[in-house]
Amino acid sequence: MNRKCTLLWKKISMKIFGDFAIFCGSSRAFTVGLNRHIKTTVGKGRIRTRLFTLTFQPLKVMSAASSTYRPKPLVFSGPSGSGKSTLVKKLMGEYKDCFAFSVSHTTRKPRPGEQDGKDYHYVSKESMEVAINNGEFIESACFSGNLYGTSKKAVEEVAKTGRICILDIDMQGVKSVKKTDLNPRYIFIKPPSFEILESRLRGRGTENEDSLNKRLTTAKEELVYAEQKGSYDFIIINDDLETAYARLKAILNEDINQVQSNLVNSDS
Ligand SMILES: Nc1ncnc2c1ncn2[C@@H]1O[C@H](COP(=O)(O)OP(=O)(O)OP(=O)(O)O)[C@@H](O)[C@H]1O
Repeated sequence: MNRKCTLLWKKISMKIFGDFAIFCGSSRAFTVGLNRHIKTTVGKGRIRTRLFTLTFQPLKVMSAASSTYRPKPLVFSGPSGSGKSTLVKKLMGEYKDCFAFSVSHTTRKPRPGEQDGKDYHYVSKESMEVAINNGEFIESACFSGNLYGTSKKAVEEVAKTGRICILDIDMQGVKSVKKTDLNPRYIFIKPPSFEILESRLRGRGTENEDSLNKRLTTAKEELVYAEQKGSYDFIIINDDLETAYARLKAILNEDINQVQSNLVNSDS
């Protein structure tokens, strides 16, 4: 959900993107992490109190130049169980201001507690099919009769905030993205061996025998694709987690510095 409002107390305009808000006043825009509660209660006049009394993150200030800066999105792919979520979680935990997920679209109904525009954009099958045919989606797929997909607009919304948009997608998604003008960095997370992949998937305890076998079969195809020249920009072998994470950070070092250099502490 994107909302715009004007804060009367300082005549600052604000736009909210999911959990993120941009405040625009004279030459600077303030970026603030919003928690869900505040997001739902934000409104004219109330934000000021909320800002200082509730759980807002420390303010960062984005320079005017950063509003035009568009960092490259980051595509993570790799077999189920290779450790994509584990690595991405670590990355987003350490660099909270630098990365964000885009909000996907789905034709499935919202589950209790899910919010439109935050968990997904919930849309009808008809409208999503039209949008896909119009080329508005970077990638889409059908699971259990429901469409899921990432729109170009959703990725752009993240880029506009100056953060790096993270896409965690499968091999088919990677192939789809390659047909667009998104121009992301492609990172493949590779398990140290097939046996270790299987044991990690079993250890995670999320799969039954049938879904485990499907994932392992797909993993073979994904590993073959990853070996083909030009499929990915980087391949990270996720053997020891800390080593894999260090490699990931080294790959992203320049991007992170660039994003951070556009964030100036509000005290300065
Ligand atoms: N380097 C590692 N060493 C040991 N265990 C790991 C390592 N990396 C991840 N794991 C474990 O392996 C399991 C699978 O990892 P994770 O869920 O991150 O994989 P994934 O690629 O995101 O899978 P999916 O695509 O199914 O979401 C998890 O239980 C995780 O804790």
